[in-house]
Amino acid sequence: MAKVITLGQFIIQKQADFPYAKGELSRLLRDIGIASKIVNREINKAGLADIIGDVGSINVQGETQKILDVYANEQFISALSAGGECALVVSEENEEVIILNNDVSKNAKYVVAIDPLDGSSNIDVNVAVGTTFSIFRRISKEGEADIKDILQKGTEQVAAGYIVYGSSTMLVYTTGCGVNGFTLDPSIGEFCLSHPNIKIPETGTIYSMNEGNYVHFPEGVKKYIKYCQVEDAATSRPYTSRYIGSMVADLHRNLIKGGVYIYPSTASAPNGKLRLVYECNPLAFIIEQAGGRASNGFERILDIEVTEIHQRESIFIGSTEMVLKAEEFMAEYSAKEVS
Ligand SMILES: O=P(O)(O)OC[C@H]1O[C@](O)(COP(=O)(O)O)[C@@H](O)[C@@H]1O
Ligand SMILES: [Mg+2]
Ligand SMILES: [Mg+2]
Repeated sequence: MAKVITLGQFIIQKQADFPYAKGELSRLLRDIGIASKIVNREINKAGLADIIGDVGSINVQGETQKILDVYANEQFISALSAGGECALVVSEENEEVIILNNDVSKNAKYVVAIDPLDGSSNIDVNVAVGTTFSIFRRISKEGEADIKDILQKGTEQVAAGYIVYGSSTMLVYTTGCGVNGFTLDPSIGEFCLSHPNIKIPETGTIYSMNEGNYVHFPEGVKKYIKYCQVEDAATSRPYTSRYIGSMVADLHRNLIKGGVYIYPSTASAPNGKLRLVYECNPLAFIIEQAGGRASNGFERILDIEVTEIHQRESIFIGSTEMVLKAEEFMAEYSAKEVS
């Protein structure tokens, strides 16, 4: 029987890689693990009357908030607040930054951005959903944290990851030294190392996007879709189209099997739909650390200037060869589109 290594044990082991580490980041990752177990317990019951449905409020994105959106948001914020290692939180569900200035948190070294429940449209229909998190070291040293602490480029992340609540629940994260995956073993209530040192295949045969928006896609994306659908055995085409509609779940599948996920700008979303700070940046950090690539079709996601906490960005993310091919089409056709 393989030796079980829990998330907590793994984090402590890895802490040894950072001679000056005092355990703050380890405890912060622990707090995120705890909140995700509590959220997982409710998601597993998502079918029972008091858990599914809308709360009737609209969030800053203009989206109807689901009961579990709000519940997950509360659980992560309270775990981060109680744990004392986080001084400020940005959440998809909150218009403003949340400054944690209780006695334990106010001088904390880190700030966190979260999408408490990703793929909300799938929560009531028993399809995989996720949570994302992105962690930065504060810029402001003294006193209360400040919004500038979280408006840092993705390259400055010290850790990032996601939890996917699917047939099993997995937590996948990086601290910049590779990507590791942990599966929740409900019988012991622990995340156990199940996917050490994950590497995304250099290429794949899966493309993921909402083709329902096809007519509004940039010409480059339309051409890339046609490229994916051409019959060519030598390049394993036509590729297979897979779209769950939960970015974390689509990305997790592509991380394991190879593939590309694209959410480009559309007529209704000229800057794309997904949010740079708590969706694109953490997932781009994971994918790059696993050997893949992430851009907005032109520029590396992690290099993009962050000016607003809810700014949106187009995203092309996944196996390097597939993202490069899509970028080729974007470069070729975007020039033609503007001329
Ligand atoms: O319904 P669409 O336009 O395809 O968008 C689906 C995308 O939007 C999201 O649901 C946005 O995330 P939230 O559910 O956290 O708002 C992604 O997970 C998903 O990939
Ligand atoms: Mg989301
Ligand atoms: Mg969400």
